[in-house]
Amino acid sequence: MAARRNVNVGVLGHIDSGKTALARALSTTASTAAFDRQPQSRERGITLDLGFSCFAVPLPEAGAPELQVTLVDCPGHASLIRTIIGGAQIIDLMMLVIDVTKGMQTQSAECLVIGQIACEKLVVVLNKIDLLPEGKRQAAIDKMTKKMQKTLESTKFRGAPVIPVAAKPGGPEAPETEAPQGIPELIELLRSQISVPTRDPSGPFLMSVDHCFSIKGQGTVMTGTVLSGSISLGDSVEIPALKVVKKVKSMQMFHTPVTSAMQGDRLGICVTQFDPKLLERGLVCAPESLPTLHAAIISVEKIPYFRGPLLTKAKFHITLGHETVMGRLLFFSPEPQHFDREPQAASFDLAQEYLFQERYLSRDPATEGDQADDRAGQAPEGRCPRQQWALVEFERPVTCPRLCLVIGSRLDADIHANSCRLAFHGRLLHGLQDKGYAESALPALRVYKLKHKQGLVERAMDDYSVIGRSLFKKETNIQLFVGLRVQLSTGEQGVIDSAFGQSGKFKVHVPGGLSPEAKRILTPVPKKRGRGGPGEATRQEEGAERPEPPQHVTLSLSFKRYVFDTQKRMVQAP
Ligand SMILES: Nc1nc2c(ncn2[C@@H]2O[C@H](COP(=O)(O)OP(=O)(O)OP(=O)(O)O)[C@@H](O)[C@H]2O)c(=O)[nH]1
Ligand SMILES: [Mg+2]
Repeated sequence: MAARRNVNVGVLGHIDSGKTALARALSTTASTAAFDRQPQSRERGITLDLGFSCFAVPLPEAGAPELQVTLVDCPGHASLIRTIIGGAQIIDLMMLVIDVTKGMQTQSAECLVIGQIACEKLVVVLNKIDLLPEGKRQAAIDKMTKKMQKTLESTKFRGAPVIPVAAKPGGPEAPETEAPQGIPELIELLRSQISVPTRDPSGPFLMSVDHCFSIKGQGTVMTGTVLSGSISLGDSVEIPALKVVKKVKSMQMFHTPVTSAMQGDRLGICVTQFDPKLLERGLVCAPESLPTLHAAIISVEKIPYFRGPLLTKAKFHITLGHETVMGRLLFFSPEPQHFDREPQAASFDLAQEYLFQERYLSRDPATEGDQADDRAGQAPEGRCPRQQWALVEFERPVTCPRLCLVIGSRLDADIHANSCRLAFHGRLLHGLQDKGYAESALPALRVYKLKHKQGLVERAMDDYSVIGRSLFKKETNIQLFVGLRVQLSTGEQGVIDSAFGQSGKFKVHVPGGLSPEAKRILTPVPKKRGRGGPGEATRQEEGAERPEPPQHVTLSLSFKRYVFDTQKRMVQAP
């Protein structure tokens, strides 16, 4: 096996903060200066693709294998989100590059959000310190360091190190001989912060490919990072996006031929008779291990910095694995009695019933501006469930691993507007592979809307039945409601028995019989207009003192309607 272990360090930050300059400075410094102990392992950072470069450092422990650090230099603009989520599972540490003269900017905040979702460790790099006036440099660095520490306070990276550098002092015009500042210190810091995560060779092979090219006389090489499982020479791999299966002819790690590789390794796989132009980025996997989905059930957690609500029927950019597609959402929550139930991170229970939501229920409605008031009436007063989900329907089918990270965003939002484009994150819990999922699979998803209807009792037919009205529209098929319970305002329970006439009226059977109170209200009293002397008038005034008896008996009906029920049945609510 290779004598090196690989870790991936994401280089993220706002546009122009100096990410690429930093990646370059790190690779060069590491391969020429302090750690230049094994000449054969000192190749300059092999640039695998625009955003990938790497360098090797010895691990602190004596006799340990060398550590290969692969820098994933992310673009600062919209496509950042796709790139970084693609590599999210393999980024072991994130470097957040901040232009020290500017501080936190819109995309620095977005990067911080992605970092919290996708990785465990963070180092904040304050770049361009050469731009600070010399006399005030240290004071300005200290001030910005404090500011950054304060920003991190409310994140999972609380207490993460902040380090000042100048990746390219003097900027683009400066001569190449101008040495970067603070880079050896940064390498030392990275070395102390990086711990090689335990890698697991089990499970189906999955690799994220970031580069694909042909080598004359050899075949087509796909380079990338192994996300899960392991692979050996001669194994078959599938390129699911193209539905192509190929045999692995040869493999290389760090320019050295290998016969096997596993999770976390950076790897080049050579196959034959495959046009490299067909694949730029994407996934390669064990044959038939990745499903292609038309829709999915995902867990949802709103990103607090996202302004505005998450509404059912809204469309978002959905990034899963390596793909970004448009998806339409439908939110749902547990039933109100289960709002406090322990969240399930890695499974979805189709046996449960769920409550439809017009919008994701936010803990902090303040972030939703004016629209906070018209919250869907489905949540019990002010309570928020501990977990929520969404059904996502994709505009085109996507291929992605089970349980993969899902990020919802508004990538078309103005990048220059000072707002976070990332809206929510979650995990893919249940994929729907059938194109006809609306008929085949969705009816099994029991998401319901709770409906309440109010009507009136028009009159009593006898002691055990009444005629109701104003509950249904004239054109409603009352047959669908037959058998549902209604509650009378006088306390009795009734059951809808049949339609009555053509005008939306209906007959209700009251099994326990009408109460005397109901009978009194429903029995028509012949109206007697005051026709007399002063004595009569006095009695009427006395009557006015007594509380008015209710004039109506109302009827209320509560039922569930399952959103995905093709027959639109109504089911009694408890
Ligand atoms: N003065 C000074 N300029 C720097 C430093 N680092 C980078 N720059 C300049 O800042 C500009 C942006 O640097 P890049 O490395 O391309 O920035 P980036 O973050 O990769 O930019 P995007 O990939 O477009 O988001 C370039 O003109 C660099 O020369 C620095 O330490 N000091
Ligand atoms: Mg760049």
